Amino acid sequence: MLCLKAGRLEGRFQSPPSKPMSQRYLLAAALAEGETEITRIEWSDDVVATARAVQPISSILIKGDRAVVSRREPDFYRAFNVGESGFTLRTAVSVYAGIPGLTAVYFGGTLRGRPIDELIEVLRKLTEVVKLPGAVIIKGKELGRLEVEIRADISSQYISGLMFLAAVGSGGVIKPLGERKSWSFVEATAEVLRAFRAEVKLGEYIEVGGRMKSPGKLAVPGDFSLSAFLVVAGVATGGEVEIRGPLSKLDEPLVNAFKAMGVDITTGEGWVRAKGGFYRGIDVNLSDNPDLVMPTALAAGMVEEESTIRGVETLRYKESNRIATVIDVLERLGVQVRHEKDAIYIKGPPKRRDVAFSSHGDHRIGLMALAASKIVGGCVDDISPVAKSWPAAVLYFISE
Ligand SMILES: O=C(O)C1=C[C@@H](OP(=O)(O)O)[C@@H](O)[C@H](O)C1
Ligand SMILES: C=C(OP(=O)(O)O)C(=O)O
Repeated sequence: MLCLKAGRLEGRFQSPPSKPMSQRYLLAAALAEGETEITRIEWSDDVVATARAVQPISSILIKGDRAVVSRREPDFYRAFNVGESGFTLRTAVSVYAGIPGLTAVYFGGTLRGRPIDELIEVLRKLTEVVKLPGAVIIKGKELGRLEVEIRADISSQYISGLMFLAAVGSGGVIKPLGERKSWSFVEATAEVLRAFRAEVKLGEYIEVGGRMKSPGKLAVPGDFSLSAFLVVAGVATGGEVEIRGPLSKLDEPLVNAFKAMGVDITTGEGWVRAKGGFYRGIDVNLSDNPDLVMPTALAAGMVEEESTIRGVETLRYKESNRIATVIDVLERLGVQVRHEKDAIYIKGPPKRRDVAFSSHGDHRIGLMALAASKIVGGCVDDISPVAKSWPAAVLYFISE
């Protein structure tokens, strides 16, 4: 159990590097022709999971926060554990379907209860795939041009996985079915594939063409979906916070949400500065950006005016059922909160002090609970899940 006293949080902090961008760069670098140097990587559990997943097809030289990655002759037998990384599981099972050889992908923890079956069903039309408890076994082969359809309303990582699979082989067309969720992550995959010289068109269909070629050097941007918890704790306690590290496109809507709440927030080349307070409620749809719900919800909990966060449906498929666990953190704060249909309604401010929080085994809920503890004083039962994305976070909160 980690306990924090309520008090002002302020100062300059280094943002963790973006987990989704680190993972995409590692995967693309392992599949592309030529050598790629990736800088500003943090070796969180999920990023290490991606490194393990690409090791059987690439050589990776690690020097601190840098990785030099190049494609090599794939091993025929490849087996690795992706731990709890949804991105790594869903992209690895897809990509290895298109590379001749046998692959065992192990997974564990919270990932055992998260969706994968719809993707496996699609891959089974292409090659032999067996799902066991905690493992998927894939017989990979040359697939030719890909033509598949996949549900878009469960996890965008199904689509990202198939986009990488198309880029490994002779390209192809993916038809997303139903409502498109977490679409900013499909766009991020398209952006990375394009950086690796693949052609990608996003429209009614997704078209992927061309083989991947390394762009040479890439620097990972910051992850404001994570470092924003320092901003929420800082602004809510009257502090001024500066986050160092370039803002990823994925996280821009969060800066806009904070602005709409009345925060004095400015961004520049490689930094975000915030001060003031959360003064106004907001009505925002985060269906394209589910990872931004947690910091937005905590910020909304500071405001007397009611806020509405829409598009939260797929949050139930994450490391915890985040509809329930976000509500749990807010209720423990004494904030009024309710969930109806696809939206969470939040009306602050917090009414309780010295609160016992739970991370519910989920890194983003653990971070939300750490920030909440700094604001009202409190304890988090188990902070170990934060190692999934941002192991250093806890040090920033305790060193204040
Ligand atoms: O592709 C990615 O890197 C991610 C996609 C999103 O998941 P879903 O597409 O499953 O919603 C997001 O929540 C996750 O943290 C990272
Ligand atoms: C859901 C997450 O990641 P993944 O799906 O890759 O496990 C997350 O980081 O919140």
